[in-house]
Amino acid sequence: MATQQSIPFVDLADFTSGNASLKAAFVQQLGKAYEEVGFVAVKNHGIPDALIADLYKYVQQFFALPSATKYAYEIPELAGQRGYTSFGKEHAKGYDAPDLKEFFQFGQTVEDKDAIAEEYPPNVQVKEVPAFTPTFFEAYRGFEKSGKYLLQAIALYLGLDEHYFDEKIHNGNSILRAIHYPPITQEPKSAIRAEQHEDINLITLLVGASADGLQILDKQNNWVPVTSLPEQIVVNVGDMLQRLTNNRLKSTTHRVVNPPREKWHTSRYSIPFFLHPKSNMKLDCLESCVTATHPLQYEPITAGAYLDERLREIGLKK
Ligand SMILES: O=C(O)CCC(=O)C(=O)O
Ligand SMILES: [Fe+2]
Repeated sequence: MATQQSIPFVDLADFTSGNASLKAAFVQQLGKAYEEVGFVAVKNHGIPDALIADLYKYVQQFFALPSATKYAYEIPELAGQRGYTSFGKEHAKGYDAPDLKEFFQFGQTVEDKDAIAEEYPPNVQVKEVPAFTPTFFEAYRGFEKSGKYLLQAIALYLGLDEHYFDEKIHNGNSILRAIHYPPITQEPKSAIRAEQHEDINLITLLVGASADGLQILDKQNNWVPVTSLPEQIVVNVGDMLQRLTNNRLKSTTHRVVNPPREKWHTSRYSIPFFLHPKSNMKLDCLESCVTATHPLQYEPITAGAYLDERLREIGLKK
């Protein structure tokens, strides 16, 4: 594992290559990175460059629409989980000032007979940008596939069956979120683009985090910029995986800072994929992660109940 970058990096092709020793080495690299840093840059992640370029293109077209058009896609009953959420709605847990962002969320499409389909509201179709929905759908499936491999590696690292997570994430409640941080026009009073927080879900896959601004809090309490190369995506541990592993894998605090004044006029876009399991997955700490030196830290809870609690804390759910 090279360390010239601020976060460790891994090559997903090692895991999928069919070569047992490369695969085993990948499992160790990923596991160690998640124990120590909580973030990795992943190369050969399986999401085609052209698809990522298309995603950004349509996302920019959407956010460039007139405000009134975007507001029509904001549906308060859905707690931001589908469609548009306007500027100033979401704040980090424990902070009052809202983040300086607007976003659009795209969720699961159940294509088999799974009764879980009833739990999911339909996605919001953007009429003005017809390619938006098909592109989001394709990217969603791509991130699910890459995320499944990464969770298989994590399962092996934790001594679980390689396919431990497969069924739990099939038709899971994952969210593809497109974020726009608009140009800054006046000295912000207290808010920054995204205040420090930890992600709620199992793992987050982030394309485009290479744009300046994303920082992680290291063990010495220093903010470290995340630098990833264009062909890499950044993948971090969220609170659900931290909880399942009784804090063995780290859900690292991160934030998005405002650019220097000379860049205030620029927008920033990012598109995280928050990989969630089905709501009935139990997040009870794994027995293998509870020891005399690491006593049990959390009560049993399901992923669905945990998500509800967190959406209330960040102002999305009443
Ligand atoms: O914009 C980014 O690069 C990261 C955003 C983020 O951390 C989040 O939405 O949870
Ligand atoms: Fe985040």
